[in-house]
Amino acid sequence: MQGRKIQAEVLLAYEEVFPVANGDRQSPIDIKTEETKYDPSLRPLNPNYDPASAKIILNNGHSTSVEFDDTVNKSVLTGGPLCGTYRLRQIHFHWGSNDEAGSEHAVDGMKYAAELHVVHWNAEKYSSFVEAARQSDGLAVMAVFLKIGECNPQLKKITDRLDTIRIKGKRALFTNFDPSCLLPKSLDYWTYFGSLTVPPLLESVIWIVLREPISVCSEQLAQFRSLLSTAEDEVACCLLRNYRPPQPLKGREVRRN
Ligand SMILES: NS(=O)(=O)c1ccc(S(=O)(=O)c2ccccc2)s1
Ligand SMILES: [Zn+2]
Repeated sequence: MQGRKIQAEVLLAYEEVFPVANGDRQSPIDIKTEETKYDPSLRPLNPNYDPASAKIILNNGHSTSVEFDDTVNKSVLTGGPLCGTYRLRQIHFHWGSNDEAGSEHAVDGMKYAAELHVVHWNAEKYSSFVEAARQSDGLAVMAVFLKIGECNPQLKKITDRLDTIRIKGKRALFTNFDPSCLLPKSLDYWTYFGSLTVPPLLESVIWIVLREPISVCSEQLAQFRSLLSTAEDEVACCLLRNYRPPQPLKGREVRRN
């Protein structure tokens, strides 16, 4: 019982520091497929990424991310629910301490083993990522579910490099990488208005959740969990899980193409 009490106190602290944690458009959510609404105005997604824009892979202590050059429109996402051009900023992952649950979004109460987020910002309307991150239509994050199964050869390009960035703050060169290789065959999606799932939980994200998962094997998930959430001068602590649980829908609509 003691653990639950501590967890409740941590949650309390979280919401005291970031009151938006109780906001009206928080993420992730549990997508109840029967309640989603078909919207004929939704267009096909059009990701267009230049592998040369990939720059580094890093461990920020909360996840591993691949960061892209977003100084020009080299790698962009258009179409889908978006108005205008959203520029690719970074990709990162969320996972759990076991293979059964590690995704942030859920589908009819079911969680996947992990979840990939492809983060873009509205470079047509705003002059910087930081400015866009504060706007209601500033960010567009494409979420891809990772389903436990076969080892994913494309994901291997990332998991095989994790041993070089085990410690929080470590980074390494990582280029010639097109994140489209991590997308499923079908780009059918659900979309809704939400937030960052990590502090500062800004309510500035147009979420685009792909309905088809990609595969990941247990060994690859174990490589993610071997990352450390601690820096060189700290007692080593593995990054066993980094997902936020589903948040209240508060009347929001989830549309599908
Ligand atoms: N899980 S998520 O897709 O919501 C997400 C987590 C972190 C980012 S960010 O690093 O782009 C970023 C963006 C704005 C402020 C700070 C970090 S986006
Ligand atoms: Zn994320």
